[in-house]
Amino acid sequence: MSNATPAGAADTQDTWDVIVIGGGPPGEIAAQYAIQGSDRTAVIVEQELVGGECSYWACMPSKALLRPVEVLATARHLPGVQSLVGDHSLDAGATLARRDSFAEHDDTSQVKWANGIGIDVVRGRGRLAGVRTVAVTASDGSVRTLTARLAVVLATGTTATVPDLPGLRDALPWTSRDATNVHQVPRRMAVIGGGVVACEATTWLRALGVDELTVIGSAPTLLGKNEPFAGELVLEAFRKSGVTVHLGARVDAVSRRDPQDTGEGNIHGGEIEVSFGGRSIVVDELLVAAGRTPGSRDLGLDTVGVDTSDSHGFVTVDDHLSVVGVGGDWLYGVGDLTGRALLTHMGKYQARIAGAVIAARAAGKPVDGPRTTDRADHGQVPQVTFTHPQVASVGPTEQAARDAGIDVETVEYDIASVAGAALLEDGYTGRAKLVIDRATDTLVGATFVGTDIAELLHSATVAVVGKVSMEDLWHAVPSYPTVSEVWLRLLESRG
Ligand SMILES: Cc1cc2nc3c(=O)[nH]c(=O)nc-3n(C[C@H](O)[C@H](O)[C@H](O)COP(=O)(O)OP(=O)(O)OC[C@H]3O[C@@H](n4cnc5c(N)ncnc54)[C@H](O)[C@@H]3O)c2cc1C
Ligand SMILES: NC(=O)c1ccc[n+]([C@@H]2O[C@H](COP(=O)([O-])OP(=O)(O)OC[C@H]3O[C@@H](n4cnc5c(N)ncnc54)[C@H](O)[C@@H]3O)[C@@H](O)[C@H]2O)c1
Repeated sequence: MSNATPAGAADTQDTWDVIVIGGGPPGEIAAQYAIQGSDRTAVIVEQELVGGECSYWACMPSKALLRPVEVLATARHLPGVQSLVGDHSLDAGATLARRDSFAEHDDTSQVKWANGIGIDVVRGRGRLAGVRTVAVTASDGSVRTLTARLAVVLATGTTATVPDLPGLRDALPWTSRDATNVHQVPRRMAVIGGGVVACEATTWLRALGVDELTVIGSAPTLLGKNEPFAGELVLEAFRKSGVTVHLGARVDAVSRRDPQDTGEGNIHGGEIEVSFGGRSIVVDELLVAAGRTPGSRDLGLDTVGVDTSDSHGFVTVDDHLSVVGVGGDWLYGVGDLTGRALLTHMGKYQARIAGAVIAARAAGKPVDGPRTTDRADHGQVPQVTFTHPQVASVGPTEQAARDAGIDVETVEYDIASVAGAALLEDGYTGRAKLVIDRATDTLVGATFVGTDIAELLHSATVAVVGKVSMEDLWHAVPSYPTVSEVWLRLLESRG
């Protein structure tokens, strides 16, 4: 940690224009956009590390772990390289070392960045204590009261949910923090969940050498928020790699011999028995990847009349990122805490808008312009799941579009038939799907599944956000021989 202003220091200021509680990427960006190009002041209140979950325990370490998995899998299917790789598995030591280099638990550079653009940092746990007022409890227990002249931004994110199942919490299971910061690779593991965290973690844990790996998901498919074929292709890949998957399964009970808090990423004690659907398995570690709990508890929301009981603890905001139900335009929410889209890039997008709204309101300007109104959270959210194959999507699935009352037409194509994909690796497996609004003849959703398709997604995002007509897409000529030629094949299949 750097020498940011310690909460409780008597000689520090207590009033800023903008106070942000939570220093993840959305909190940082909200502060930046609220003050840039002005003499306004801002402070970030952070209880742990500036940079948040994404930098140290989520996006960065997980993607650093997954990149070697992707490269090795491709090399195994690429004559000329295949023989060099042979049967070798991942070099776990080097992979973990590279992961560490991306997610060192030190926020010196982040604090330096903040201070460099005029943002102060106060260490401690922030809590609303009335209108424009934040009480900060430092690690020594001292409490300091800060006042905001203009705005308070709530950016406290989420933490891993550990369901209240018999024996589960007592077993001290791994959460995503342990999985991304894995130090000891267990021989036998079970993963509870079938969403993005479960699927990505299964991918790297298996590659790092977990010998017996069992996924237990309560939903009927993996990656249930995506098109069904995405979960099916990932399931097929898991099974091929020796992972056992049980879907539509509910864990009944967990019991662990000698649970011990041995620290993040280490095995937390003795063997664990996991009982589900009338059977039981014994593993050395258990990862819980069953969703996220918003950081709204004990945030003092009651002191300003905000009740989150109807929104599962998420803080509801409007399209200017103002907290709904709070008068005076002073309280904002960004990032995971809002429940809009639990993704770093979407949190940062919201933060750019919130910051711009705060700046506009401070200058007495209107806030109904394009940079001060959130559009993308309404059906234009892009996401890449870095499994092997990768799953990339933007906009609603066919089913979600139908549920929203859109008269949709769909078109699908086997990406393996595209020359650019066949050149990437032998035996390429992949699929693409477009969801088209018949009424406007524009693209509303797209999904690509396959090796190395992450970078393809932005083309679809631009088309969806720009409401590009399907006819105009005929004139967006993809280069030969790239995977992007799937766009042409999709258009041709549609006729
Ligand atoms: C394993 C994993 C992998 C992921 N990978 C990706 C990915 O590849 N791409 C992607 O887009 N998203 C990914 N996500 C999601 C992404 O991590 C979140 O969307 C993002 O971190 C949200 O940012 P946030 O600032 O809203 O919340 P957080 O990152 O949770 O940050 C909140 C911050 O607020 C602080 N805080 C909380 N309460 C208080 C308080 N009372 N006072 C002071 N400080 C407080 C916390 O210490 C924390 O620093 C992943 C998530 C997980 C779990
Ligand atoms: N690459 C990325 O963009 C990325 C990576 C990781 C996480 N994230 C984000 O983080 C958020 C959290 O991810 P997540 O996977 O924890 O949540 P999720 O909501 O995506 O998935 C949770 C899964 O757990 C299952 N589940 C819940 N309770 C269960 C139980 N008791 N037993 C068995 N299964 C159970 C659900 O059916 C679901 O499949 C997501 O919104 C995701 O977008 C993004």
